[in-house]
Amino acid sequence: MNMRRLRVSEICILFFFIAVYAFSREKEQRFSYETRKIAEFLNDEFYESNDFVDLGNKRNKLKEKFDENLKEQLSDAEYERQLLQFLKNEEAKEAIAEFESSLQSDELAYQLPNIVITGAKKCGTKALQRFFGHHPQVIRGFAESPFQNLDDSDLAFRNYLKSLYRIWTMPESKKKIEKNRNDSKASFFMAKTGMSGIVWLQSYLESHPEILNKHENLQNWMNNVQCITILCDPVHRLFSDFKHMKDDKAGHLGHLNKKTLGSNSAMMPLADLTFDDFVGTYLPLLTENDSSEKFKIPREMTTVMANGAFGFLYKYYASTFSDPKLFKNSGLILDGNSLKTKPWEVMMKLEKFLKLEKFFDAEKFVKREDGYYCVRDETAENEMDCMPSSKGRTSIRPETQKMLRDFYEEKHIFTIII
Ligand SMILES: Nc1ncnc2c1ncn2[C@@H]1O[C@H](COP(=O)(O)OS(=O)(=O)O)[C@@H](OP(=O)(O)O)[C@H]1O
Repeated sequence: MNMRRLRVSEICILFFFIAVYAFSREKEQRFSYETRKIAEFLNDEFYESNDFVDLGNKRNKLKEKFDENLKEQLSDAEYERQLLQFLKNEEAKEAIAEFESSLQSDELAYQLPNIVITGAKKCGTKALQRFFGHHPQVIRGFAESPFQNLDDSDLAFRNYLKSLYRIWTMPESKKKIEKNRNDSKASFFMAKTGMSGIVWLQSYLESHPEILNKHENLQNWMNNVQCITILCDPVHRLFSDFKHMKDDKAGHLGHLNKKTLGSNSAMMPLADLTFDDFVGTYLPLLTENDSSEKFKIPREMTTVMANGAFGFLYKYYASTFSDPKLFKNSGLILDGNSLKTKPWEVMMKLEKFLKLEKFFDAEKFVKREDGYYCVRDETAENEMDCMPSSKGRTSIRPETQKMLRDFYEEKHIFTIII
């Protein structure tokens, strides 16, 4: 009896908390809907205040050093951008302070990647990096290693070296490097850095011959680095990016990036849109002849859509390289769809292209319930190395598909297959 009464009271308490939670969620949702309506955004009333979400203690502290007067002088979107840039610079300075001694003493601190996964975003770059990292000769990054375009180019270069050094010196990496040394085999260093980052890196090195002269391993870097691009259907790519941005914002409110700056962030309108509404609202503005309409779209959103215009980007990057060899003759384009259906073929192609010893075959992959493959690795504690499950797809309306296909075809997505 006692037991039963206890259960009833526990259930009552539980219901109370659920009711409080549901009420607060509803309030939150009503608030965000009212403040983020696209109509307001298009009338330019969107950027009213700057109620940032929690930036995390460290960043909140750094934010105190930022010039608050700029808030009055700049539009909210521009203020957000400048604040973000400021925070990135400050964080880089802090991180580099610890890295200075390694720069003095360890040649590995000047190791740039010989294999760079340059994109395309949302086409399976993480799976490619993770799977290919099982090759015994490959020392791989465990996340993105962005080359951040900071205010000071020396700081940007050191910050990049620092993020790579962290990867190369992880216990797993050190073990592999050591083993390859003992077996007289070369190690290949692989990182995931966007093409724009590689362009900045190249131009930095070109303007600093003294660094190249001092470090032998950097001298031939530009001639030897291999830029690996994996492409996929741009419509599904955009859908994946869209889904990711919405989740990102909801999932990591403490993690500051362009997408999580709060209810007035340039990306915030996405929070209340379905994919079809997103495309229906912004794509016509982007393709509008009247360029004043285009300026109403936040830069970040334009980038999301442009990221799938592969041919357009390819031409742009190729034209920015002073030595196109880095990009044109030293790279490989892979198929993102094959990575999903026959990952071993992609791995074998890459392995052959890079002239590494043979390692991959179909036996190394196991199909998971959701259709994606995992890598079998008997040497690891966890025998199966899998990517996290996909968040699934919802269907895209045929009109939306058509609008996007017309857009991407016009931007020459399919002209770059070499
Ligand atoms: N195992 C496996 N094999 C092949 N492809 C896979 C695998 N796992 C994930 N994916 C696909 O990768 C998509 C995410 O792409 P990226 O890793 O390039 O995203 S990111 O740019 O780094 O955020 C991801 O997109 P979503 O399905 O939208 O999550 C998948 O389409």
